[in-house]
Amino acid sequence: MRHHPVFGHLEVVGKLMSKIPSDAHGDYMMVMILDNWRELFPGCDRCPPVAYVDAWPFSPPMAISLHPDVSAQFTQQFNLDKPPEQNAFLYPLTKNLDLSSSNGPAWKVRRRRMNLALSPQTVMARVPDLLEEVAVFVSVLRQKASKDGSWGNVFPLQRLCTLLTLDVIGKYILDIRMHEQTSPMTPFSKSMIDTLSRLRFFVTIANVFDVYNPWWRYKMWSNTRAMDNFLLPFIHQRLDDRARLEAQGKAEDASGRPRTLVENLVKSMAEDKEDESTFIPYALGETKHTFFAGHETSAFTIAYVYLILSQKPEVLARLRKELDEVLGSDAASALRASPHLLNSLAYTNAVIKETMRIHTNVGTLRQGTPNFNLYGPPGSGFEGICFPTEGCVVWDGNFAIHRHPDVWERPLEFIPERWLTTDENDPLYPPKNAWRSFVQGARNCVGQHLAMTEIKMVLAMTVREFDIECAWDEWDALKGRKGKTETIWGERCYQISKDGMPHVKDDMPVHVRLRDPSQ
Ligand code: HEM
Repeated sequence: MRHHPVFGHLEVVGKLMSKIPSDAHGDYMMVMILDNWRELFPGCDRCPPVAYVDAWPFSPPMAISLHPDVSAQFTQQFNLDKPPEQNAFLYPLTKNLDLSSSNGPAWKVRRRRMNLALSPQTVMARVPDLLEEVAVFVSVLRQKASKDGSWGNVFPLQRLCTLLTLDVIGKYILDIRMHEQTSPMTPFSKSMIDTLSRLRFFVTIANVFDVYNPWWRYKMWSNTRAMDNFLLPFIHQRLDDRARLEAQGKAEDASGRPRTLVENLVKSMAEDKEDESTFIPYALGETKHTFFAGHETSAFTIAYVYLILSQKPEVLARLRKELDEVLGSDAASALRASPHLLNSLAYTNAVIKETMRIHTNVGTLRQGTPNFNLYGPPGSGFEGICFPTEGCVVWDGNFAIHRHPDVWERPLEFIPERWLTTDENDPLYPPKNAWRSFVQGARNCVGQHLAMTEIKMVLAMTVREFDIECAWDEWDALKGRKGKTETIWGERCYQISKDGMPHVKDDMPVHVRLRDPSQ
């Protein structure tokens, strides 16, 4: 890409981003590079598998992977460390006592503990508990629909999904009902969301005063105090429970009740013979990070699945048919009795994965080093060409990779069937390394089983009772907006950046109606 001796790639990037709305999320940059590669790399006859972007002083130099087999080199074949910017970003929330901002031996211990706490078996055992929170979501949707079967008033769907995911994670981590969906927000969630809104991934001249001012410091201090005061009694209670069991010479409590995430962490602490004085700050950091990592990401995905279902009636019809066949008319009772039925929802699973491909959430950032180079993979047109990573943040460009025409058959079409084919010769068969919504390799998303389980439960319990569709006209009228509306690729529900994490524009305004008001 054309590089200016003083302004680096600022002009090129500025021009690219000026083609989309100014509030669009920064992740669109990688897709814009992919879509405009002919113009950006005039000497090339294929899109390069790595694009370097020098956007200083707004971010450090970046090496963006635009090819799945390049991403595999630094996440799967070799596991590059997270960059210092990630630690700086998370420090105010977790003091870096969390999985995501750790590297090396500390990461290994934390990952082992979190693997256990979020394993498929552990998640499955909690399905009956989690269903209670999804049932609240259903009842809130009922209140939002009109009684006579007509559309209810418009409301921001991602906001409601966020409250749901907070309730689900609260139940999973602490075994409490946070009632975020039905009551004013808890001090914990309020403080966490306020903290997140004040974090900046890259501190640059453009935002340095957002971060380095006394008010920021005061808010971080008071939010941390509120979050810790909320969490500490639960952590102490679980430590006391474990001490009591040990005093009785028992390994487990006799109730057979499945363990919460905090209980699993306490169990690991006991097995590792870790002292409480180091464990308690760690448990605070890890639980806060789990709340953070699992709520917006899942809410964003649930909202986009509803968007897709409203745009693809044939997909919605097939999804409903599968749910009828596997779960019968009462999904909650069927799942309470047999949570593993979720594993039989092959088409539902395919719809979620395809939604996550088209509407990709976050990727991963790693720190380049002098000793680690990337190489053009076979079939890329850049075979064996070396792409150094020294001095760069290396970015897994999953959003772009998911739309790459050299990687996917009919990449821009929504085709759940690509996740059902088992024939490797079928052009739709997803190539190895290509689906990167949870990243791949040792540092993939440790919460993915919980996320998929939660989304499946939500679909199972809602899509046959409700129709949900975007209601932009009503929303615009409510907000007094007139004139031209902004879109990306013709879609008003594009991704914006609120606190660094991608959100759906305006939290996706929708309305909802009951399919059968007589029920
Ligand atoms: C659809 C929902 C979700 C998506 C798309 C998603 C995506 C991701 C991605 C892309 C990463 C890698 C991030 C990085 O390297 O910086 C990640 C890591 C992580 N995720 Fe998720 N996630 C989701 C849900 C969850 C949930 C529900 C939890 C926990 C309750 C969770 C916990 C974590 C943790 C702890 C990590 C760090 C793993 C490590 O560094 O070893 N995520 N997730």
